[in-house]
Amino acid sequence: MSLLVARDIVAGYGAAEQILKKASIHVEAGEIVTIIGPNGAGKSTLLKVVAGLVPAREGSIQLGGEDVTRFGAVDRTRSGISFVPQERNVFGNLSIAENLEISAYRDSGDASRRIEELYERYPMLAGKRRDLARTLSGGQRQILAMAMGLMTAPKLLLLDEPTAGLSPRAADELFDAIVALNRGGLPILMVEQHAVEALAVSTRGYVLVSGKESAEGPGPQLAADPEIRRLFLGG
Ligand SMILES: Nc1ncnc2c1ncn2[C@@H]1O[C@H](COP(=O)(O)OP(=O)(O)OP(=O)(O)O)[C@@H](O)[C@H]1O
Repeated sequence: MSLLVARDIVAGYGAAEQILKKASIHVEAGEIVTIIGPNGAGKSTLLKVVAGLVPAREGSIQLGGEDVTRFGAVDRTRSGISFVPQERNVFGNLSIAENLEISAYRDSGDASRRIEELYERYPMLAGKRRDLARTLSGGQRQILAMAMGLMTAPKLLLLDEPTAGLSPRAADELFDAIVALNRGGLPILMVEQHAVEALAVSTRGYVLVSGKESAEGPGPQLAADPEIRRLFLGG
């Protein structure tokens, strides 16, 4: 059984033209799946539909065999989906510790234990736990945002352009952190502009064009495809 199946998703904003036009993707246990594509193709919208932040007007979403299509964002989180937005994903005027604390379920009794686990995984956060999040570098902030996403112990982590705005070196370090997290067993679905680098570390990738997947395949194979390089990667 697939971990996530989003089938024939139609979605958009207001009365404007639909952004997603029967887009379908799936994520299997253990995978890193990356969605690439031109600006405005609907990549972020698709992640938000999976997260329950934008409703699917048509189509269905199954998580571990359960139909979650009609679940709102909170119930999606309870079902095991965690979404890390591209922007404004930490509270700059709160400390690192406070950012982690407010990312737990309200009724979760094991938040402190979870935070300690995250400090072990990311010693940088432990060292800066009393510092305000706005003092972090771009790459450190993304680690904090990811750690906040892990506070709910998700079954699937959604990352919206995690390396946006980072230096090449910081982006590489973040990809390393994403791979390490995945090797620990967590499936990841991400949208990325750094298509070559992201596909290189991905089990599979999708190319989304005008709201519909136009190509799908093993990440490194997609990254090497001459037509895809020409169209999307500037190759
Ligand atoms: N909240 C919103 N309200 C109205 N339109 C929106 C909203 N968010 C996105 N859009 C529009 O939906 C379309 C798809 O946006 P989306 O962010 O999903 O694309 P994307 O493929 O992630 O592109 P990019 O790489 O530029 O982020 C764009 O035309 C965008 O302007």
